Amino acid sequence: MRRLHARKRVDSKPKPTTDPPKMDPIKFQSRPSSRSTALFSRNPRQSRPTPYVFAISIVTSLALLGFSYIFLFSSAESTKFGIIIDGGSTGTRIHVFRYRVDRSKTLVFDFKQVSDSLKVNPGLSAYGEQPEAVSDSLGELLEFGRKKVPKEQWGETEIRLMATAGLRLLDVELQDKILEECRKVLRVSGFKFHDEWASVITGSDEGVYAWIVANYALGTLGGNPLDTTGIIELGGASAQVTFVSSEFMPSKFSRSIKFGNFTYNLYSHSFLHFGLDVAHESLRETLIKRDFSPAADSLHKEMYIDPCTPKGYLPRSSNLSLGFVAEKSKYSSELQARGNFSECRSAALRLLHKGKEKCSNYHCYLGSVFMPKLQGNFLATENFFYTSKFFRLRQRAFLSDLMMAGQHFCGEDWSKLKKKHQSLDEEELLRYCFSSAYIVALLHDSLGIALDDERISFANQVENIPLDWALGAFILQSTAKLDGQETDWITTIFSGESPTLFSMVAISAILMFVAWSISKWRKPQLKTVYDLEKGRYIVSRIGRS
Ligand SMILES: Nc1ncnc2c1ncn2[C@@H]1O[C@H](COP(=O)(O)OP(=O)(O)OP(=O)(O)O)[C@@H](O)[C@H]1O
Repeated sequence: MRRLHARKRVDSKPKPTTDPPKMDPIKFQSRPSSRSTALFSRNPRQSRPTPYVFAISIVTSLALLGFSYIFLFSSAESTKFGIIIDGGSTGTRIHVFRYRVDRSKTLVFDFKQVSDSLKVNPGLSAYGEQPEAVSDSLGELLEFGRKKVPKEQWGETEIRLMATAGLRLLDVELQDKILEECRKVLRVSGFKFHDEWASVITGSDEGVYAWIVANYALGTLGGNPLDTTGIIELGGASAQVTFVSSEFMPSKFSRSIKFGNFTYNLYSHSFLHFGLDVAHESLRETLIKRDFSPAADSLHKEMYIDPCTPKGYLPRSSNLSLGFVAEKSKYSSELQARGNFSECRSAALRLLHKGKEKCSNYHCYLGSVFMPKLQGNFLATENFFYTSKFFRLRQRAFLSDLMMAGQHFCGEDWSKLKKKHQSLDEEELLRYCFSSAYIVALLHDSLGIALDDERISFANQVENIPLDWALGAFILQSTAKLDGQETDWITTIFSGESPTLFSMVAISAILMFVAWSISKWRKPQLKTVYDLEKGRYIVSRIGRS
């Protein structure tokens, strides 16, 4: 187009007549040419380099575009890291997640590195009297994290600390003191951290995160809510129940989560004090207080029968690893171990139903807390899983299998059990009579799951994905961040995390402009004169001044 137009301009110059005007032959009419295009047709030899330069510029631009495209996409798919520190009741655990975001904006995790988590004991709640000492335990975890993440990625790797039941049990002032000490350490960790990223999360959040990771692992997240699987976690200090329910729920128990095209209406509640370790400790305390000692008919009036500890166990002062239990365990000489599964189950049931009389307006399965009827399949994790593993049960074992195994264990002599399970430490072995009875009391006697029901699976991972709420929290945060980027195109372009068509076009335009400027700069400055003697135009190069 431009060339045609240009030619027209040149051609429109006054044509020399056959009788040139009588003029001094050495006087030229000079016309500096700023429109180089006008000269291409006049002097092909001089005009040739410019199209070459232009072509080379385009090819170079395209090559650069290609390289930047590959670079941006490869950086988007390169391995990234995220860190969550789980401040649990029994200990503090760091999780280093390695992942990449694929082109469809899906998080793809790499779980081959099983050593990407580390736990230190005791839990944060143990530092109530000396909050500054928290830095030692966090320091060890951070050292681990720094080894797992390449140094050049520390600054972009987000680190969050989420504390659970252990800290929830402390008063708010003490929680704040401990959290502030944690923040001091995290601020100088080298990782990306904001103060609000260290917090005590609610039990309901914990349950929702666990539900997310379970359904992510099962491939049901983003699908029909009715196909999702509920989750029941039995932690050390609390137990969480989370599942999709179509029943009406008071807002306090109802959570709504959106993934893909679906919104999931979840019931989620954390039953504080119902975790295995705290429940076990409460049981011992209650036995001593004679709240419901099955030894009422005991001949030893000064002794209290403990039906949840196998006979032959010698009572001694033991120090549980739970941080919030400051004093020594109440397992004292006042208790007499006399393992009996049925009695232990009854004692556990009384704990689980404590306060049930306050539950008037709705149905309560556990304590005095509302819960809709269980719906769908469930994964039972943490202590449910560890107990089933200890008794070598199948993943889809019936509760009746656990009942039989528990009856046998509780009734066994302690010395025989110790001999059989030499690799376990005594404190751990001691919990399995109680845990088997507590689980049957919780799932069957309280939640109404039949002894031969197949809806429950005991698990702590699905395929190679650990069912850890911390991973669920990470998935939720990362997904929300990715969704945010979809609308925030400025962030998208400059973060390089998600190259879009727009960023490609923008880069392309910049490269083309640079190429065009270079070609223009290199273009010769020409002048055209009319040679009166020769009777034609002559084009010649003039130097840059
Ligand atoms: N390998 C294991 N074998 C047996 N029990 C275990 C094992 N690992 C953890 N547990 C028990 O599972 C429970 C939950 O463990 P986890 O490490 O998640 O505790 P936590 O996060 O401190 O507890 P909470 O969720 O109540 O704060 C605890 O009671 C702990 O003793």
